Amino acid sequence: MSIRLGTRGSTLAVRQSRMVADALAEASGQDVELVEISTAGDRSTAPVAALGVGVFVSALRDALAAKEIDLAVHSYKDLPTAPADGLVIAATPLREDPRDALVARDGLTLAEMPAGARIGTGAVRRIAQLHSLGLPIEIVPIRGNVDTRLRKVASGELDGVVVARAGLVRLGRANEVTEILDPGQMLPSPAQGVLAIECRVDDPDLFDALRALDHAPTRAAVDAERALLATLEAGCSAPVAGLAEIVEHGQTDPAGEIYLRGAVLSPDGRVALRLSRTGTLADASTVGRLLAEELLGAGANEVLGVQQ
Ligand SMILES: NCc1[nH]cc(CCC(=O)O)c1CC(=O)O
Repeated sequence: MSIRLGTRGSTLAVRQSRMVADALAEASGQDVELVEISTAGDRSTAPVAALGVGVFVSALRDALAAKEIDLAVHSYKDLPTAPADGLVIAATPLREDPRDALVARDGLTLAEMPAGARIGTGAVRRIAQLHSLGLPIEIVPIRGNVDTRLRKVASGELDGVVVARAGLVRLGRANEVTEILDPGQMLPSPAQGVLAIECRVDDPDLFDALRALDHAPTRAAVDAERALLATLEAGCSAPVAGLAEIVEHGQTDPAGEIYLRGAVLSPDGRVALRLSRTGTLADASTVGRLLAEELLGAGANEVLGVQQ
């Protein structure tokens, strides 16, 4: 019997899932079939902030718990910080480029945008950071699959869109990027560019097979970024950003260094707290928690507008 891999139906999700399916078939010697699961996030056209964290995820997790599928592939940044009962992230493969990118008409960069240029993005984190750059642009809230967003530039409805570069790379469309945004200006979402491969805790054979797809430095980076997010008690719908970079590591070097940057912004981008911290790879989640505590000490809750 073949292994059933659950995926969302978007072009990007199917592309990512097929990559994992091929790698798993290679590692396990078994057949792997894709099973498309439609999620509430795919069916709705409401802003993601209104739908809540995890809308893209719960249908896949329900199917996994019900044993309709054996594993699910998620974009890690779309996962809520709370772990799911009976499920485990068995592997985080090598991270794709974590940075955000601009896809604009006529090869333009953000700095070259004329006054009144319309830049589309859906994430509150990107909206806040775009505002904080103080450019004379109009920020247009959009949503939809990556293909849908890019079409708004091609059609002339927008002058540009800001999206994750990782998605474009996986879709084979990285050549459409007109500017890779520097993390010093546009810090990405925690876990951006990372895939989470999830299976049931009661499926140890599959878990063991999936471990072969895990990339330890990627997992350490995610642990740091997600600990930052969890300690701030912020979901993917808050203007919180985090990026961990691994400095001089070997595949299994526990002495590697981790450099974590974090940012917390007011939704209008007028206030931005940016701090960083280094630590050892083995203490990745501690680095994330400590950076979050520093941000909280500097007033993160007030900046986010959290009620005291
Ligand atoms: N929230 C949507 C989402 N979730 C994952 C990706 C692709 C990049 C990734 O794997 O992190 C995207 C699109 C985007 O942010 O542009």
